[in-house]
Amino acid sequence: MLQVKNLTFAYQKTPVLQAINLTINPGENTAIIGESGSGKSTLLKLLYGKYDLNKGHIFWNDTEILGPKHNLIVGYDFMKYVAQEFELMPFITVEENIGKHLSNFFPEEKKERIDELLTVVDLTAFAKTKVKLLSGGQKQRVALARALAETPEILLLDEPFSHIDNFQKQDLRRNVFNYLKEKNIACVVATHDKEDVLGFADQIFVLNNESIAAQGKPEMLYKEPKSALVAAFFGEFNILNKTFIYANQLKIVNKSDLKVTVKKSYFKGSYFLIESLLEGQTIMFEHHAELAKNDVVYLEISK
Ligand SMILES: Nc1ncnc2c1ncn2[C@@H]1O[C@H](COP(=O)(O)OP(=O)(O)OP(=O)(O)O)[C@@H](O)[C@H]1O
Repeated sequence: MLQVKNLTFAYQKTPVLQAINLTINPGENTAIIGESGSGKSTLLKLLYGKYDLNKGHIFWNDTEILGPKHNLIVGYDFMKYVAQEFELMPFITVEENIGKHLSNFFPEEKKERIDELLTVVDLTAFAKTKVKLLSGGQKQRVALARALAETPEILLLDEPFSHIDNFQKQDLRRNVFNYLKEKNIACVVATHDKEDVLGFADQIFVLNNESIAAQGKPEMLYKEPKSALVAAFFGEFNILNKTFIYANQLKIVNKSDLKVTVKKSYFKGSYFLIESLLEGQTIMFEHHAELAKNDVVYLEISK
């Protein structure tokens, strides 16, 4: 179990995180979300022991995670960290990178392990390719596989799928997160992307103003976002009667008190996002068809 107690940290004079407390159980998938600059990457680096805390403690079971003041070499065997910049060895192949820290004592087991991980990240065809010849997304896959090679107990992932194109992202995400669950590997994922969270995270921590502004299961935060920051993470929203209402929770009816005038329709694939005005306030809602500018329609909230 990872336990963070009263963690406080500043870069020189810039405070980034104040009195953070959190607990992550073995095998649990935890998402850290928050605006750019809210300290997500910094928190992951602190969990990894990259910097010394100003105050507080971090424990993985009975081992205290300590920073460079106490450790010559950053990091612990039970924990792996995949940074935004992947720090791979460019002049050796994909399989050599993945197997870099695996023992050569049992070459067959080593090969099987590498093959298994190549399958998880769908890079089997590139096993013998030198890393310097890969695209950004392919390098990100190698970094993920390398972090999994020694089966850590906890994996720290900073925007793990940011370089992967949408075409391949869905599959890779499912493969990696299912693999982590199968092996009971806990993970902490810093992300901007709700797709990394919904359907995968067991819990979410929202960072804002140097602290944890909200925490809970994805369903709970989605259904009852207590702030615009949380609502915005999940999608387009409106504030009606001081309540956050997602664009997909408004539907057109014959008559209601919510009479809006259409301004613009945006094609979104399976629906249109409609921008409209309600007495000067912009209201966003979803509709199956395009609506014409200046159409007047009535809306109802359907949660
Ligand atoms: N090495 C550093 N030295 C000084 N300040 C830093 C350093 N790294 C980050 N910061 C500052 O700390 C704050 C938090 O940065 P951090 O990268 O942790 O945010 P983030 O939430 O991960 O952002 P993003 O989503 O854009 O990656 C920012 O104000 C940033 O400018």
